[in-house]
Amino acid sequence: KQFHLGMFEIGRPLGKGKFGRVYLARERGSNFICALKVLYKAELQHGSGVEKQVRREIEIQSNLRHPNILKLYGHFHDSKRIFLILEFAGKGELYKHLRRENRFPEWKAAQYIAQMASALRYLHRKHVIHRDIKPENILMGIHGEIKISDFGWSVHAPNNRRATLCGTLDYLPPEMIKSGSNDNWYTEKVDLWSLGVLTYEFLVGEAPFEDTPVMTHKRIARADMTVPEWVSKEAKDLIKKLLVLDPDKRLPLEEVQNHPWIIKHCVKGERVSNREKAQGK
Ligand SMILES: COc1cccc(-c2nc(Nc3cc(C)[nH]n3)cc3ccccc23)c1
Repeated sequence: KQFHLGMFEIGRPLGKGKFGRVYLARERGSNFICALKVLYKAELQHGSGVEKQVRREIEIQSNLRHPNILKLYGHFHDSKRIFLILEFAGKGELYKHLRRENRFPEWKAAQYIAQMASALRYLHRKHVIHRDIKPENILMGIHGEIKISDFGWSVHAPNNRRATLCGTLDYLPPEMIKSGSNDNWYTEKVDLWSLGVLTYEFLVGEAPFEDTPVMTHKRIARADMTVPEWVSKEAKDLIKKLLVLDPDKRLPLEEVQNHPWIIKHCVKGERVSNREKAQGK
């Protein structure tokens, strides 16, 4: 299917991402609502890693179909811009909700982590390592379902591109921040560590190793963090089983989905979560 700008009615700007702006849009023929992400070629520094990275990420994202992964329906470009036709997630950025609510109640955090584990299992089955799991890269649909929306994905083993540390260190696992590891070799298990950091941040409202960059680096390398005593012991158990230095000892995604904390709050355990919701937990 060939797409071009004239096919869309452009609505309000939704916001600005790292490399471009995002607009609400409607495809004229079908009235289909989507989000149009506009990237300026000039800003992608010709021939640098970023342009190739965008192309590769379009390639990956176009072939993914999962309810908790934001769909990329297509793309097109003109002389100055690249346009990505993306699924519209009605409730916007998850981290805005997290900051507004400070932290999520356990039933809500558990349901989000269950959805993330499902999306990551799908990605890992396709040998896609996300590498950038954090609240800023997750959007929320109108029914409260979450969608991984970032493009920074790499397939299989990572290339030697140094992880651009322009963003936060908070979510990086020990094997990615360890210097001297000559080829930066890491596996899908990096996403398990980040899932542990995400679980902690959903429940506590801040990342487990949050500190000055130097201290964060040290604390990650030693998995040096403490879970507040008011976090349930089941949740603490899951966090401790994901934030493990040895990648091979981290809890596999199948076991995350069957963890008592997840089972207790997932859809099947509707009664429990409803009761907790009622108590405003
Ligand atoms: C920096 O703030 C940004 C940046 C980009 C998008 C939003 C935003 N996005 C979406 N949905 C989206 C976005 C994409 C790519 N698909 N669905 C919804 C919103 C609702 C309220 C405010 C903001 C929103 C914010």
